[in-house]
Amino acid sequence: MVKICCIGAGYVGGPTMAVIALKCPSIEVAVVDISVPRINAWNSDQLPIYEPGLEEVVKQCRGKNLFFSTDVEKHVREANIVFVSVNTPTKTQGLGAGKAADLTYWESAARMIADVSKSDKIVVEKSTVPVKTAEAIEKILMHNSRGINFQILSNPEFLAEGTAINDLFKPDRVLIGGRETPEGMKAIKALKDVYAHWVPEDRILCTNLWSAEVSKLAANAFLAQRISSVNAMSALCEATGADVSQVSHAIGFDSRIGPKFLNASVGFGGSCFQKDILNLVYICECNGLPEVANYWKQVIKVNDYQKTRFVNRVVSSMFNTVSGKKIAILGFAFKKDTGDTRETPAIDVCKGLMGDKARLSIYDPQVPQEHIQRDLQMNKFDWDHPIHLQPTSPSTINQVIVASDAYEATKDSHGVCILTEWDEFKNLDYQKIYNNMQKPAFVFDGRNILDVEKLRKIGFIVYSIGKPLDKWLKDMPAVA
Ligand SMILES: NC(=O)C1=CN([C@@H]2O[C@H](COP(=O)(O)OP(=O)(O)OC[C@H]3O[C@@H](n4cnc5c(N)ncnc54)[C@H](O)[C@@H]3O)[C@@H](O)[C@H]2O)C=CC1
Ligand SMILES: O=C(O)[C@H]1O[C@H](OP(=O)(O)OP(=O)(O)OC[C@H]2O[C@@H](n3ccc(=O)[nH]c3=O)[C@H](O)[C@@H]2O)[C@H](O)[C@@H](O)[C@@H]1O
Repeated sequence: MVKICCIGAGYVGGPTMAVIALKCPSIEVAVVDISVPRINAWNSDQLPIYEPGLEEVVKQCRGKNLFFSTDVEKHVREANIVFVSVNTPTKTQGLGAGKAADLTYWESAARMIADVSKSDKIVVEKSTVPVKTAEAIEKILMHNSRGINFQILSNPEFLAEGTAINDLFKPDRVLIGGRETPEGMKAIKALKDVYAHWVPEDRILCTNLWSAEVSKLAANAFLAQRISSVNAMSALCEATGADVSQVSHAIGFDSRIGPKFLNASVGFGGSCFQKDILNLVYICECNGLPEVANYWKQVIKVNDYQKTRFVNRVVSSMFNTVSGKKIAILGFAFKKDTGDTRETPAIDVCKGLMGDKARLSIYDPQVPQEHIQRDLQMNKFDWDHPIHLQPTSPSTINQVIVASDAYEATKDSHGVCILTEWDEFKNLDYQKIYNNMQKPAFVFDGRNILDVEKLRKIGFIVYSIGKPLDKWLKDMPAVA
């Protein structure tokens, strides 16, 4: 019987292994983690992450061929295939701080695998890692292997949060990179056989190790670049009277460009786009490719610009000050259908408004109060100037309250910012919201989900990203 163990029960390890267990009843899958609360949650009715469809999948196989455990060593020892899906955040200290991936967790997982293994294993890189990580991992494993044969594969994950289960059920492709040796090919085949339980063979792509590692960073860089491109266009649209949605629609009709991933927004967030591009930038710099590094760095700079531009627009529209004004923030997660707030643009927007002394009333259907408070109190790590941390003074947190619904959040407010595109925000009773707000009442739609004309008829002054400005906003000072 094939036994799989996955180290890291996070946003990737949990859903990915649950789907493997569901689709491969003959394989025993153990997901292990050093975090006791996380494993307890996986074994409870309150899963540690919110992901549509995940609960149903977990309930079908948990206790049958899917197990969550903190006994990391036992399950690693027993497995034939060990996935490593630990976090690989941006380094905040030392060499490469602010850009390079921090491989501390990966290295400790690799050392542990080497220490406890008693039989041959395939070790699969599931985490997103810098190119050539497999070589470093091989060195760690071989150094301590006591004659055990380890084959390293790169099998990066392409799921997106909020649609993870669907992405795993029907992946555009599964990518497996391995050594081009007979043993390497055998390992590739073994992993391919797992995915072949439900993924059509022509969607399982096999490459060499380095191509697989680079492809993951390249895919995220290309995706993020599309958003920065459309967001850059949104600024031009506002300046000229063009409508960015019409522009996206028009260019997306070109089959070479395609219609997906062209929604202008307050900026992209999530744990990976920024981290992976910074990682790519660092790798390019280390390989003597400053022009390539600078090209990709610009994707993040435009993203930062877009968040700043949004804050400036809010402040300048409201008579150039939000001091003491109540601003309702609808949505804090980095996108809809997830409770994840890692690198959410809402953090930067809220901190920007708090910097101008606004009072914030925040509502998100999936983000608990303590996470919002934690995120807003945390120092922001400035990737561009890694030695200068931007502290949030403890007093600023008194400017924030967390509301239990959108109506409570918006009551008596001067302005409303939509920062996450949750479906429920599309269908709120905006007349009721308007009636309960201070006047003039402003809406700043950072996700372009609202019917602007309808809101203007109610009486709101509305700003939508990349859309023609109404007269009020045109008359206000220009924003940089
Ligand atoms: N979140 C996402 O949507 C995607 C993430 N990725 C990549 O997958 C990797 C994991 O990401 P997430 O699942 O979001 O991270 P996460 O932070 O949710 O989960 C990582 C887990 O690994 C555990 N861990 C760390 N070191 C460990 C060790 N030595 N032994 C056992 N457990 C250990 C942590 O306790 C944590 O629960 C990252 O490299 C990320 O870039 C790739 C595709 C999508
Ligand atoms: O490596 C990863 O972690 C993952 O990163 C992204 O997935 P994710 O960050 O979960 O979510 P996305 O749907 O890509 O959205 C990222 C951010 O971009 C924003 N976005 C997305 C699309 C768009 O058109 N406009 C836009 O502003 C979203 O609101 C969100 O803040 C990729 O889409 C996944 O393929 C990849 O596996």
